[in-house]
Amino acid sequence: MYSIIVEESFDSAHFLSGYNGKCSHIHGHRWRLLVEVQTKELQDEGQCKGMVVDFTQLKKDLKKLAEDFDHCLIIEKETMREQTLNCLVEDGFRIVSIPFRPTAEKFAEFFFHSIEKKGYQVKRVSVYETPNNCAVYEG
Ligand SMILES: Nc1nc2c(c(=O)[nH]1)N=C([C@H](O)[C@H](O)COP(=O)(O)OP(=O)(O)OP(=O)(O)O)CN2
Ligand SMILES: [Zn+2]
Repeated sequence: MYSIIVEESFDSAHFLSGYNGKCSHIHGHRWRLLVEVQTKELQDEGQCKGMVVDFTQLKKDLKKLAEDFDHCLIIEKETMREQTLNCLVEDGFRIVSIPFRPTAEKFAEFFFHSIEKKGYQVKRVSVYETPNNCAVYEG
């Protein structure tokens, strides 16, 4: 089995609703994503001969997904009052609402399935929320 790993990152703010501690407050991270894709055999012809997949293509695909979360406030749906949300939007802040709690684990799962949907055989996605904290999702 062969695998390759690419890395991408995005900067955004979030908070953990219902969390008893400092992470219940809006705060920011540079989220670091490591995506590992695998194949049993390397490609045997063409531009990608000798490769699992082209790093360049995989990085492009991952970057597109990560960009959706860059420089915004990530909010788990229904964890902020409608009125507050509307004010933030009216004042021009970029809000991204997601249907899951914005933890490193859930982001790892989200990016795993998002990359998989693009046709890659994903082995593992690791998400660093801080330089020292990492969550891993494997299919
Ligand atoms: N298993 C998880 N635990 C926590 C998550 C998570 O995604 N998965 N997330 C958080 C918070 O988002 C928090 O920002 C990170 O926690 P923490 O390590 O406390 O962050 P700091 O960088 O501020 O650490 P210090 O050592 O206190 O500076 C919490 N838990
Ligand atoms: Zn956090």
